[in-house]
Amino acid sequence: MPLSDPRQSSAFRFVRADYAEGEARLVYAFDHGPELVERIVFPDAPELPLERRQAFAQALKLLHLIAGVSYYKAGVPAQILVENGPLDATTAQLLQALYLHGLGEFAYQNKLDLREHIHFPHAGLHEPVPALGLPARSLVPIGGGKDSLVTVELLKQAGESATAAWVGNSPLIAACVVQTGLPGLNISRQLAPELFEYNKAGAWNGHIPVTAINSAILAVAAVLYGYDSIVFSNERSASSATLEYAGFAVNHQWSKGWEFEQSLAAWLRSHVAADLNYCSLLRPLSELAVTRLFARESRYDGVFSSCNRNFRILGPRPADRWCGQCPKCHFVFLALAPFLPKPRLLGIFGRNLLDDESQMQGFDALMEFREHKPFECVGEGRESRAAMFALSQRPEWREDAVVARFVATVLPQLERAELALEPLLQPSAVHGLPPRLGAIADAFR
Ligand SMILES: CC(=O)N[C@H]1[C@@H](OP(=O)(O)OP(=O)(O)OC[C@H]2O[C@@H](n3ccc(=O)[nH]c3=O)[C@H](O)[C@@H]2O)O[C@H](CO)[C@@H](O)[C@@H]1O[C@H](C)C(=O)N[C@@H](C)C(=O)N[C@@H](CCC(=O)O)C(=O)O
Ligand SMILES: Nc1ncnc2c1ncn2[C@@H]1O[C@H](COP(=O)(O)OP(=O)(O)OP(=O)(O)O)[C@@H](O)[C@H]1O
Repeated sequence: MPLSDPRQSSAFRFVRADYAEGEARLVYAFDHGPELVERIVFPDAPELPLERRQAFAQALKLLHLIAGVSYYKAGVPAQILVENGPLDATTAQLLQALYLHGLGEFAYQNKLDLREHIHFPHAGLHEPVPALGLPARSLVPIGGGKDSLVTVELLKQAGESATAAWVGNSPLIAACVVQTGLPGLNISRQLAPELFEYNKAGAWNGHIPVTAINSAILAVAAVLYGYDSIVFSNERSASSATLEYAGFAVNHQWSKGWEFEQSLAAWLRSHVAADLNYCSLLRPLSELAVTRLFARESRYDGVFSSCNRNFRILGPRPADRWCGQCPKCHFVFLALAPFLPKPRLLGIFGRNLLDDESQMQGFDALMEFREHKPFECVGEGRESRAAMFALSQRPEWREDAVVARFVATVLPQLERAELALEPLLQPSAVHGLPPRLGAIADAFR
């Protein structure tokens, strides 16, 4: 029977979440339509110690509420029903912000005003939970790109006990994990197949805050396997909006930003375990400061990729690790170029993107020249302008087509004082790291 259009539904229902033998089942529905079941498998799951069961139930509940964003967005109905228990005010607030801002790009692209739609009902307050004595070790999420590999190397140097964790079945991420030399934890995730049927039938579709989903999956894993820290690699630049629209900041990377990190970290401490840390080791750093650190280590050159086309669940993946056409490829090439010898960079990408005239528009968008910053995980416009300016001063780069055109056309319109690399490489003091890991960030300064 064909599925009915979720855009015609009046309510989105969080039906239930259960867990048995390493598999979490997250169940949703539109009105009285079919149950949409997302499955998440935690390999070799241990028996849960009694004292962690309440914490696990809380983390699972949050995962259910956060992962619902993939399905909710297909219909955006006027009513949200949480059938497995009322939410307290703090939880509702966290979700309200996540659905509104995490779906900001989706709303902008589809010309929807979600402020009229998103309302998580709540009743009462939550009593803060105690510490659980979780083991002092870190789960490090790996995305296949440069950022998490920088984190891995910093943690290794600091002697931190760490496990490289990843969600999904990307062979590219698996290869990076092997290269880290850390123990690995691969969590599988299967979206409800009906979502793809809805998409084919023309449901609302667009970007979702996937880092929030991965974060909630890792919070469940931390309680299950026993880790006191979840250490993401979200940089300072992720908090900057992509564009402003109708008085609303639209940020493609909202759930990588500082605001979300702070609210999820506080929620986990008050609702799951007072000694569970959710943080980002690279928060004090700009994208350029991260690429400078990445350049120090060449062991990942032959395995990593930041090109998101590799990470599709459906649809074609590029034949090469770097498609060479997308904003991520453009940005990572440009941001690494000031810090890597040119032959090493060309070896990683297999080509010179800055000597290809057909790529100019892509680099213009990164520099916010006649375009807005792309909806992708790229650094701030000022970082791209500073990197391009630095290259224009170097004999090995300045003749390349995109750089030469920057000098002729873009540079005359820029304020030179704002093009220095050095100020952008300075770390900030802002981070949410626990004392054990804070020393690593202190050494950035
Ligand atoms: C890999 C990728 O970039 N995918 C985005 C793309 O989706 P596409 O249709 O090309 O391929 P699939 O990823 O296979 O998705 C198929 C459909 O499934 C939906 N979906 C997927 C995962 C999920 O968790 N929930 C879902 O609902 C998806 O919407 C497709 O309809 O375009 C989509 C529409 O704009 C994006 O939603 C896909 O983004 C993925 C969810 C994804 O993993 N993207 C990350 C690479 C990403 O964008 N990371 C951001 C972090 C943003 C944040 O705030 O967390 C970044 O690095 O900046
Ligand atoms: N499939 C995944 N499983 C677990 N964590 C992930 C996954 N994809 C991304 N992440 C994590 O989410 C955060 C944001 O991802 P992001 O793509 O910015 O990082 P990256 O892949 O390490 O680097 P790059 O910016 O070069 O792509 C990082 O901490 C990354 O490790």
